[in-house]
Amino acid sequence: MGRGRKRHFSWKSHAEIEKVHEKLQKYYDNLLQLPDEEKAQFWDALRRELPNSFRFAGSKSHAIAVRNLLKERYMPEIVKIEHADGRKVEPPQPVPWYPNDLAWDMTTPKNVVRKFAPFAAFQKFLVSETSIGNISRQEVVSMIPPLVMDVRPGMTVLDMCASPGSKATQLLEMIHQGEEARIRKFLRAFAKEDGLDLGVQTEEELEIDEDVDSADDGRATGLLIANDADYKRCHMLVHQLKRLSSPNMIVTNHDATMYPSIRLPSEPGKPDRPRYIKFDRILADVPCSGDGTLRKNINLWNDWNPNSALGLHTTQIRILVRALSMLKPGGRVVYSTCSMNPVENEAIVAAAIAKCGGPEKVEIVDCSNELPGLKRRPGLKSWNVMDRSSRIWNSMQEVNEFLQSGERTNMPGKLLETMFPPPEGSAGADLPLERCMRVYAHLQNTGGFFITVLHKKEEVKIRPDEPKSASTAQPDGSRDSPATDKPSDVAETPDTAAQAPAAASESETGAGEPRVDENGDGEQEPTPPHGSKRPRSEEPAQLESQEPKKPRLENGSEQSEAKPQPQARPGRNQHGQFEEPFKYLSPDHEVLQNIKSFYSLSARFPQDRFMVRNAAGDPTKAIYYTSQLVKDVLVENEGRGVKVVHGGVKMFMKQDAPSADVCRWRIQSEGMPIIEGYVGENRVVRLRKRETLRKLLIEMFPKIADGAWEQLGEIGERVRDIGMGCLVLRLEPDGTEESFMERMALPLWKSVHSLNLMLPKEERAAMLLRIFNDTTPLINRALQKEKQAKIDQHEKERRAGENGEKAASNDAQQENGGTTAAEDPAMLDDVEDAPTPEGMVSD
Ligand SMILES: C[S@@+](CC[C@H](N)C(=O)[O-])C[C@H]1O[C@@H](n2cnc3c(N)ncnc32)[C@H](O)[C@@H]1O
Repeated sequence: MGRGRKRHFSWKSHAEIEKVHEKLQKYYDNLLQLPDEEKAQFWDALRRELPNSFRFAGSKSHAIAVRNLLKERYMPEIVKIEHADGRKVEPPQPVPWYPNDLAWDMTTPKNVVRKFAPFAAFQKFLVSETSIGNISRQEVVSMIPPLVMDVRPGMTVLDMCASPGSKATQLLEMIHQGEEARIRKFLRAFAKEDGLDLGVQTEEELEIDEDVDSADDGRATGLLIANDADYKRCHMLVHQLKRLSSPNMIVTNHDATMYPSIRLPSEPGKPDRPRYIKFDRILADVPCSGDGTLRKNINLWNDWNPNSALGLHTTQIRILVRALSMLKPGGRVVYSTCSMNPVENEAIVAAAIAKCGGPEKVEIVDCSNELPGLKRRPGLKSWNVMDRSSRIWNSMQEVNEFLQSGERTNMPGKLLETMFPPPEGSAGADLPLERCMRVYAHLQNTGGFFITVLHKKEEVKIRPDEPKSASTAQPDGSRDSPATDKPSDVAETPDTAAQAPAAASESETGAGEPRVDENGDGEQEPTPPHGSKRPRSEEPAQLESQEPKKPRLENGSEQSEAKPQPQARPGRNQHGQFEEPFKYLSPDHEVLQNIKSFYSLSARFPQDRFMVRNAAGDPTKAIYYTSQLVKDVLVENEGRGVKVVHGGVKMFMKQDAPSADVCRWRIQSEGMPIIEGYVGENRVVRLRKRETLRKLLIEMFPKIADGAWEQLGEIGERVRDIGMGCLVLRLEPDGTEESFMERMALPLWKSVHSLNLMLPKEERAAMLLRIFNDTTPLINRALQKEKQAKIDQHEKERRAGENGEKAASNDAQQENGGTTAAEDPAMLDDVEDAPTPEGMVSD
């Protein structure tokens, strides 16, 4: 932040929109049972703009390092900034209930931070770290569900409605918690034998709990399946999750109401008994009407109507029931929405528990001791339902009496018994719905959210759906049906989903546009006015029609193991997209053997988890790596209709090499953290002081030939002597330089004449800013040379024209020695995927 800049400002209030909605206010004033003095605070908060919030993402130690920058470099400047009237601006604050101060919010609006000069440095930091995934711009309330899931390393986790992926990112971080230290501890035991130098023990290594996820020599064994019904949104999800470079994650594209059972390999000697995954934890962050997001999606003040909630009710029940059926006994499902409407919240919880056999099978977990500091309100035990014409109904019985009265004006539309509180005397009447958590905008200046944690006590039987709409319901309003079905869920049979015809699907009610989050901060966008174009999210009803009809089982529910799907065009999925298959390479494959010997790769790194994405199973361009469990899932479910959109971390990329004895497979930066600890010392360069790193970051191709290596400080001699090709650059700070404390490994390519740190441009720029507080533009000398050559050529032609001479057309090209960096757009836009200039001219 430059000195002498203006540090005070004024800004305009939130967009001018009348934040009044009579029916909305009437409904919630009556329903939420807030004390009178709080009602005003509640509505005032909903009318105010939402604070800016963000979370430091990635591994804990890395996230803490980036967080410290905020605290130590940017906060001292931010606290000096003043409003025009001399008041200090409110600086960002850590969210009190989020562990390790890793989540923050600030009341200064985004556009002010973006535009007002005193925030410029902070804004640059936010943008830079967000672009590489170290900061996740996420609504504070959206961070709650993963925190109450109690995910631990080694667990299998499903996020059923995951896009754009902010919660899935949190879940994935949890699966990998402590992994780096565990691997180092494991490798340290063999360091001497393997000729590895692991340096001093880190604090994290000393804190390791031996019992946690140590089965795979310290590598994480857990699994996250992130799913979304919308194909395009699946790709947003992939983009978000890829930043964590996890080999333990796959992304699938299914309607969560009938999520397929995921097969596992049979036990040895029992090939005829297939096994299916039962998850330890499931997140059902379902599509909802989204009225908890009124502060962000201000159009909802115009568009809100009770139909959205009514229309999504059945889908929400089916998603939650499906979640409970795929859960291990003893496991947890977290159900959440950003709606305040009990029809989408407590009603769903009650209906799903009833459908799974009641509170003996599934209980609501009391979370009052979790997340101390989070202000919340208990779930509702009684509520009423607003129908499509905004009429309020207290019970299904009341609806039925109205229908039986013969009155034909002001019909309520399709209301369902499950939308109302469980009637007195029914099994669900005593459910401790107060254990559900409601977060309102005024409690701690956030959006609104609903969260419930469910614990599956024992295996459940799914009751078949009873299509009881207003027109078919029993006059007595009874909700319980005879339990005619037989046990549906054991791990050796596919899970069954509640697939009986939905009592009121979206298409029937004509309501219930699911909200979607287009802007990627984990929350949802406003619903378009009824009857307007659908949001990009697919409507579940539509999805169902795209799926082949599932065979109906005796018990009334349907088998949901996915079957091979008819495809629109050969080799393409139903969206016309080409999904390449996942083919694992044999450890004996010559390419792997070559890689192994070139990098002196330790035999302690698994050799049988490398995979390619083409039907022939040939390593042509990229080689990916996955965990064992991801491999099992991909292999076992191939051709079974499980639509996997993404899986595996890109580990090796093929590129031209400067000589025949150089391995043509370089380590890709995203695979580097996974494999670096196993690479032999012959391919390692160590760097302890930060100065040389600055040169490597700013200059794309620093020279090493003709004695230029001397400019490379402490690594100069090593890079002069080491063989060409891909190297592991180990940053091992000696602890003497502030802001250079974090261990890291980066891919470095050595060519005949130069080096190249194989990192994407954003990553380089972010490291420069983080470590050196430097915003120097990156220098690509090859590109500069090329540009200069073009200018010279142009000048020559101009002069030749002036002199009436013919210009020599290829001069500039020849001067440059053939193909140059500037000819390859990939090289300019994405350094990571680009070979070095020498690599390209195959010398
Ligand atoms: C509330 S958003 C999820 C937000 C996400 N959990 C996050 O934290 O970033 C709901 C998502 O559900 C998806 N969706 C809607 N209907 C679905 C269905 N039947 N099955 C699976 N996903 C569905 C939408 O595409 C949308 O991405």
